[in-house]
Amino acid sequence: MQIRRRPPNPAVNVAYMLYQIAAPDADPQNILEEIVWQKEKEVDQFREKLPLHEVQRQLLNAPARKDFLAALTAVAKPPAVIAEVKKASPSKGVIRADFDPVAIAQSYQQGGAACLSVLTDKKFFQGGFENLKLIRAAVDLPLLCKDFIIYPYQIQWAKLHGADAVLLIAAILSDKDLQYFLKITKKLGMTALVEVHDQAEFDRVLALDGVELLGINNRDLTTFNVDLQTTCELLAARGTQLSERGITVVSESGIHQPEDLLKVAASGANAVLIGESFMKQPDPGIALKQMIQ
Ligand SMILES: O=C(O)c1ccccc1NCC(=O)[C@H](O)[C@H](O)COP(=O)(O)O
Repeated sequence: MQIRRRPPNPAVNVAYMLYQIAAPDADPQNILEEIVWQKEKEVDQFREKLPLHEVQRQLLNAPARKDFLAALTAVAKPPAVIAEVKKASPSKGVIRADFDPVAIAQSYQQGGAACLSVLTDKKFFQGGFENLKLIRAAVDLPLLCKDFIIYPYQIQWAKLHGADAVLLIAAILSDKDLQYFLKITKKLGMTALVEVHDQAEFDRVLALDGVELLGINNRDLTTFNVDLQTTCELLAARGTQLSERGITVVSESGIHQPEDLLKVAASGANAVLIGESFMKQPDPGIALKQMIQ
């Protein structure tokens, strides 16, 4: 875990101080570090707008969350598809200019998605929590808040906006934070999708308690390089341990053709997370249907 942190507000301690802190005038080493530094500022603004105690007060009336993991494992013909509502990305720029998040989510539901992933990062993905809220009101599927979580506050904020699951990225979190955030997520009645990209991260995550859903991102988030072999090689090396522990595996990113889906499923992935290839099609739900038929 080599991402440095740069908290704008020293009063909000970075948990356990296990992170290397970058000097205020340092430049980010890569896009992931840049995203995390921007996220520090964004979370600070959310906290100013709605302090944690107020988020927690509002959550007292929140409805029970949908079971994201159960929806993935209940699919009759695996792999289950998590379809992503993604307008833009740092690697591709704008993917879909005529972006109607609710219409896309409804189309995905009709097309046979097991769950949805909603990008909520504004600056780098042109997403937002307003999209999550609107989609929650419009579809019945379980929703993943796809963001860069670095504080427990964000997990509660995501729940408040309708998320059933959150993404915890091993590349940006210390082991202690991963373990703590997993606990909080479970306590909130939500699912954590814990994401890894290489064997070192994989082994760190396998040493944690309570991991039920593991994502293997085929995209290197520091270089944008995408390779489906990432899933195949990690599952060849560690798949037995995962199945012994009953951990459900999601292969994420770079899946464009039915053959790609079959390839990661044959290597042992139980589910796939797909964004760009659906979002580039005129009707993302029809593209999904064609992918899984
Ligand atoms: O998509 C990016 O360019 C990206 C860059 C930096 C950090 C994260 C990034 N994407 C997040 C994701 O993991 C994907 O949105 C998701 O797995 C879907 O991938 P795809 O099907 O390739 O759109």
